[in-house]
Amino acid sequence: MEASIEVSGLRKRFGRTMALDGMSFMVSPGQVTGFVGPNGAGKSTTMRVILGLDTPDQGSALIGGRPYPSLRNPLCHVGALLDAAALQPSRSARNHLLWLAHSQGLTARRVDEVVELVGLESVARRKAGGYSLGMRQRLGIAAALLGDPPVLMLDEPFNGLDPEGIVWIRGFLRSLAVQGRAVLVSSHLMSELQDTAGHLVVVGRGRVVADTSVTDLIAGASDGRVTLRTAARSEAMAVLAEAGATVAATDRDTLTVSGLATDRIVVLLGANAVPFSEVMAHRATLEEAYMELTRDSVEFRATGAEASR
Ligand SMILES: Nc1ncnc2c1ncn2[C@@H]1O[C@H](COP(=O)(O)OP(=O)(O)OP(=O)(O)O)[C@@H](O)[C@H]1O
Repeated sequence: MEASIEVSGLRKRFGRTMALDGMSFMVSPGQVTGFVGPNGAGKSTTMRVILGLDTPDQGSALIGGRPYPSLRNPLCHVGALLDAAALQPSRSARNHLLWLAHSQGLTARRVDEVVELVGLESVARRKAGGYSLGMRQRLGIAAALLGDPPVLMLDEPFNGLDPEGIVWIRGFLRSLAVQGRAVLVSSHLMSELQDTAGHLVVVGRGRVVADTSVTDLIAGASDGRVTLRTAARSEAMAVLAEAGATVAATDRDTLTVSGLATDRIVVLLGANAVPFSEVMAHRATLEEAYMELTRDSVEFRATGAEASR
């Protein structure tokens, strides 16, 4: 089966709230796709529609080219973690997984495999009600992996995790994608997806604001700015401005330079005997790139409102 999710023109209204307003995107295999947007942007509703838990007013959602309700043994096509708290507290992790596995014709051996994959061996026979949030997230991921599905979908898997848990999930998600799966991960914090997502679908108000590779997004936001550390701030400013750069002082010994490449800056400072300790091309963080994106969409909305008056 093809490892993909295809969402086309989803619309969904809850009373007066337009939760989805033309949501469309593709999730491809071999990378983690981050599904990012502020609270209420429509991420969970989209995931629920993909899994057949909500019916859209319009549009379609396909897993490997087929709608969820038409899948036989769905756990073998798509694994999902929607709510890590949704488990029977009196049941052990192993029993919870055995019950799920039996419902889909999967073996107890597979249960032990996924327990090991997520690192829950030592607590698998303890009641899940006593699990920490991190252990519940691991159990939810184990359940999602039971059928060894080509498509995975996780709603806010970083929520409430400690730094160690976040690092673990990041690495684990990357390894699942490298195996050729399509992995969709929602988050409302861009920083959580740093070093994990290769592609991003950014949403706001029920529709897609940006659909881009992380590399392109960061390159676009990095803007060719260079950070220069020097004890001779005024001399450096004079030399670089003379060469056509725009220079701003950001700290007592730090300048931000635009309009000149790093190697050119090094040559100019050397030729004019201006001492410096560091020259570094600025690489925007995912968070900065996201802020840049959001700012653009806010400006766009403001212009639209003006224009419609
Ligand atoms: N069952 C429901 N009944 C009424 N309104 C709903 C329902 N489900 C979602 N909504 C509304 O639809 C909008 C989208 O919600 P959704 O949970 O999909 O957003 P989200 O991007 O997942 O947000 P968050 O980051 O907070 O989880 C919100 O305004 C929400 O209040």
